[in-house]
Amino acid sequence: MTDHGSVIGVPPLIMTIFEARGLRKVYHTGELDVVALQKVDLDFKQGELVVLLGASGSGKSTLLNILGGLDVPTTGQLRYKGWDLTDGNERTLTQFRRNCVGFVFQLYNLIPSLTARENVALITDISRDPMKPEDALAMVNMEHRMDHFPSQLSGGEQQRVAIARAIAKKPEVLLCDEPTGALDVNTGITVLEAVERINRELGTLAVIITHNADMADMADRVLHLKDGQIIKEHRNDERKPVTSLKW
Ligand SMILES: Nc1ncnc2c1ncn2[C@@H]1O[C@H](COP(=O)(O)OP(=O)(O)OP(=O)(O)O)[C@@H](O)[C@H]1O
Repeated sequence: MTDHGSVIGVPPLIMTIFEARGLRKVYHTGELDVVALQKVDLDFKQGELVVLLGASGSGKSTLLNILGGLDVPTTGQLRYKGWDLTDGNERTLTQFRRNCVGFVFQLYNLIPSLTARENVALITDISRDPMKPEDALAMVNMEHRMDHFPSQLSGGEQQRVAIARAIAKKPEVLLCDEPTGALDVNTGITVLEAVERINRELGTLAVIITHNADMADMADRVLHLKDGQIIKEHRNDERKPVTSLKW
């Protein structure tokens, strides 16, 4: 046996979190049909850190929203740990969103009249088996600012509170849509370090959308999207520390 409990010679079984086959999303807007995603097949495993790259309009947010149960594909199948999220069962989708996924967006969407701790507690109060808000804030190095309001925090600090809010329910999946898009380089680094730490220490599958190709080195895997399709995928032999990324 190895330290990780696996039998020598037998690779440890890593759980598939998402399995997508033939995802296609068409938006019908008036006369025009916009094909936002097509022929998307993917498998994301437990604990992976995946970066999605692609030009504006290539379908990144559409894919992330479908993975997070905020939207459904027009056709194709998406499974989460074996559950079919595309069978039209709204209850399954609601349970999935509530218990299994944390979202981080470019804009932090904190409630201005609540402190950092209270913003996180909004989620922990309604979760099944949450972390304490204080512990979630400590994971993003914000434990010393817990009683401050959003207006007293910098953009990067607010984003770290938003990440604490997203992970406090201990989701299996953390989906980040351009989490550093509104931040300068150094502040962006502290935010990415927080995501990387959560992925590494909690084993959370993290999927990060970015326009910044330099971020690819921090990932296990990088998917390139173009015109709604995954046109290229590569796996890094090793992940580079966020602080060593060239921007
Ligand atoms: N609600 C919608 N109605 C109609 N078309 C949409 C809608 N949402 C997205 N689209 C279209 O789908 C395509 C993919 O959009 P999406 O937002 O997924 O791209 P993206 O790669 O995330 O872009 P960006 O980097 O600019 O955020 C685009 O052509 C977009 O105009």
